[in-house]
Amino acid sequence: MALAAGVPGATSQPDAPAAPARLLVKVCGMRDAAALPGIAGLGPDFLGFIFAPKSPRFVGEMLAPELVRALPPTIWKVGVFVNETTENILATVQRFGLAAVQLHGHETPVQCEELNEAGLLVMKAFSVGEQVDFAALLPYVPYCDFFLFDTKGAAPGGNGAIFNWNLLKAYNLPVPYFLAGGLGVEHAAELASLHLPGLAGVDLNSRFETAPGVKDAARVGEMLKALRSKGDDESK
Ligand SMILES: O=C(O)c1ccccc1N[C@@H]1O[C@H](COP(=O)(O)O)[C@@H](O)[C@H]1O
Repeated sequence: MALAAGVPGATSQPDAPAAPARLLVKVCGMRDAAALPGIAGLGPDFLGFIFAPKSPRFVGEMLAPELVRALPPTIWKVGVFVNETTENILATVQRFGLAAVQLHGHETPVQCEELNEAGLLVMKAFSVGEQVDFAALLPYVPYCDFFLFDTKGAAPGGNGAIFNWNLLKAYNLPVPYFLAGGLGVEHAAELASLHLPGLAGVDLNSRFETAPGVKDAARVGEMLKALRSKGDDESK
C-alpha cells in the first residue's frame, strides 16, 4: 500500500485502511470553503477534490491550498484527475498536500505505477456500462490501492446515475474497490448490507449537493449515520 511519506509537500496521513469492518466513505467534489469544515467534522475516511477543468466541481482557485492542508490528518485527501500528466498531478499533490489520487480518465498502468512510486495511494476509476471485462483491469493490479467503479455517462464522472451493481458479483481481482455513481441517501440501507466481493467503500458526490461542489452537510451526515450504524450492528 502506498504511503504519503515520500510525497513532497504531503501532510501526514493515517495508515492505509485495512480490510474494514464497515464501508469506507469518500465524499467527493469538495470545493466550497464554507462547507469544508462541516463535512470534515463528520469524519469521512476520504475527501475528494476535483482537478479536472471541465468539471462543474473543478477546484480551480475556489479553495486555498492551506484549507486543504489544514484538514484533520485522519482524513485521506484525494485529488481527482482526468487524463492529466504525471508532472501536473504531482505539482497539484504538492501544492494541496494530497496523499491520494483518483484517476478518472484513460490513464495507463504505467502512469499508475509512476504515481504509486511517488508514494501516493492510487485509485483507478473505471466506467461501467452494460458489462465489465475484469480481465482488462489485470495490468493495473500491481499499482493500484483501490479501483473505483462508476457509471458510464456523458461526462467522465459526476453523472449522477447508478449502474447495475450485480455486475460486480463476478469481481475476482485482489484490489479492493469503491462503488460510485449516483449514490444517494435512499441507497444507504441497501449499500450497508451489500455483500459484493472486493467492495471496500462508497463514493458520495452529486446527490449530496445543493449546487455543484456545494455539499449538504445534513445529507452527508444522514448517509454516514445510516451506513455506519448498520456496519456497527453487523460487527457485533
Ligand atoms: O464529479 C465530477 O464532476 C467529476 C468530474 C470528473 C471526474 C470525476 C468526477 N466525479 C466522480 O464521479 C463519481 C460519481 O459521481 P456521482 O455520484 O455520479 O455524482 C465519483 O467517484 C466522483 O468522484
